[in-house]
Amino acid sequence: MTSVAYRVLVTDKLSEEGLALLRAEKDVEVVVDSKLAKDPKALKEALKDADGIAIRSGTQLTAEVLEGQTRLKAIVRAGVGVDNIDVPAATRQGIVVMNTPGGNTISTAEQTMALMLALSRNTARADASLKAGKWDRNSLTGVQLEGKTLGVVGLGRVGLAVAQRALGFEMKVLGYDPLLSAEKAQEHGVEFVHKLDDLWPQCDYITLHTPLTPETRHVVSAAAIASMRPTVRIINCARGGLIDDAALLEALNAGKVAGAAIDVFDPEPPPADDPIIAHPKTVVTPHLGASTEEAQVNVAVEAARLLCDYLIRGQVRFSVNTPTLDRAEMQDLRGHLDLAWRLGLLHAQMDRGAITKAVLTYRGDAALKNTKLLTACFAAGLMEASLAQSVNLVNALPFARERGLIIEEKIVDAPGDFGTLIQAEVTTDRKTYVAAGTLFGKEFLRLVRLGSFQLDAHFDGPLLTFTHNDRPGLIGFLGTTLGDRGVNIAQMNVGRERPGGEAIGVVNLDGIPTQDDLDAVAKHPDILSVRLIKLPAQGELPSWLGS
Ligand SMILES: NC(=O)C1=CN([C@@H]2O[C@H](COP(=O)(O)OP(=O)(O)OC[C@H]3O[C@@H](n4cnc5c(N)ncnc54)[C@H](O)[C@@H]3O)[C@@H](O)[C@H]2O)C=CC1
Ligand SMILES: O=C(O)CCC(=O)C(=O)O
Repeated sequence: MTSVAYRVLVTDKLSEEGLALLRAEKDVEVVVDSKLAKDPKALKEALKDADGIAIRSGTQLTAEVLEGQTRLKAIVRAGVGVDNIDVPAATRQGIVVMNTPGGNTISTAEQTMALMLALSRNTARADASLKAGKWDRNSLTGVQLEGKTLGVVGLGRVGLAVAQRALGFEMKVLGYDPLLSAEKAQEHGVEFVHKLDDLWPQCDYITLHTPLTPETRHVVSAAAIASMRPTVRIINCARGGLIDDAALLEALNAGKVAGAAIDVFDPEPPPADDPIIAHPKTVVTPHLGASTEEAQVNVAVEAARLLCDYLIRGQVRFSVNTPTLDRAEMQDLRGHLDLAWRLGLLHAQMDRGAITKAVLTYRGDAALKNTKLLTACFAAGLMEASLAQSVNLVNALPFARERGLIIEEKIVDAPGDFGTLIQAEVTTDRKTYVAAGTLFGKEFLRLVRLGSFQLDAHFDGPLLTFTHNDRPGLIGFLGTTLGDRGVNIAQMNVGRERPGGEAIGVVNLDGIPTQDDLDAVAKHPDILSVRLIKLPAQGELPSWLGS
């Protein structure tokens, strides 16, 4: 049986083009099982053997399902909304959550326009009436869009695409979004309204395009509806939960809202006897905003690329819980990420108490990089041996914060003695210790400072560090002692404050010495302390940074 490196689960309907991309990766095994979307227990079990999962809105990745998933590395949502994923729970587990914004924007905007027109021209009722054998033209008279005012709540991708189309219908478009300036809105032909309370009374149509958040839940409330025109028509192609359904129902019955077109429900699927669905003044569709051939190919292809890029190459794009790390940036940052991670690994192995604070100073070229990513790498290295679960770029900084570990960054633009330098000063309840490293070329790492000593030591493999009094013959003793015990020295570097004073030696070894070997070295009266620091071989990065 052949074994593949990564197993990817697909539990919602994904277009063949996306599946084909996944299957084309020789290191990826694809398991398509839509039954899992309906069975949280089986889903949890299946995820234990999965490295990634691709979903749409049908699969609920709750905290319970995600708990204890040590193999799972990436979740990709083929679509925009991630409200079916417990993102904080994924973050705690170090799982990258990505989505595919943009791929279904136009389809959703077109569905919004289709529903707006269907509401205005009684299309669904007319269709049902004619199919029922009636020729009823009088009771199905509609209204025009031209000249009417549309209020767009949420001027993101879909909201602005709807605004653009509504302008094409010669509507007046008002809009509100806390993250858009009035000037920007104006550039899109949208008259910006500074608060929603001012938007409601002015509109003939209101369309919702925000995510569902604690703030936006029931944004269309009983009070909001009370301030709207009784002729208002409301369209929701964003998320069920944005409208207070009970208030909407009451207003539809009381003639205080002329109609509503609803594509999204809370929960989904909604109960069969949902009165909003049955209501004669509503037009409803089963979450079809993104259901076009074009959108589904777009989001599935993008989802497949995102998953493979992360699992195989360590590149992060469109993540909702970790910074972007694209191919070019990854290549550019690789050496610095490696350096930061190793400084973390080194500090974790120093003789220390409980860590309370770390200050990372980035100087020269390092100061120009994405230092947040470098700091996250350092934190992952610092904590990875102590935590029961894996730490990576996603969860390292949240974990550090959770544990009260303060991590600060200092950016020093002025170049020092090195073209690039990362210095990590770690404070524990016992002492503060400094280590610093640099890069020669793109990948050759050097440890250039340990404590108060300047060095030029290779920063890979097993390192034996020993503080000592700078006396003649000591290096010879070390070489002979280790040599007699079959431990080969690859490189050796000594840093000292002054001749004859206290010094530090860093020895790169080809193999890992035993405790007996270390004890034999420590016997020399001028050797003050001996420590073994285990670092990965040169160029060996953690799996979460890709191969
Ligand atoms: N029916 C369907 O099949 C689809 C539904 N959607 C949903 O549509 C929504 C919008 O999607 P995109 O435009 O791609 O997202 P987006 O992220 O580009 O835009 C969302 C906008 O909502 C704004 N917003 C957040 N809180 C707000 C508030 N309290 N009031 C007003 N605006 C607020 C944000 O600032 C942002 O500009 C999402 O919920 C998404 O899940 C998206 C695609 C398909
Ligand atoms: O996957 C789908 O069809 C739903 C799309 C959606 O709601 C979204 O992208 O937020």
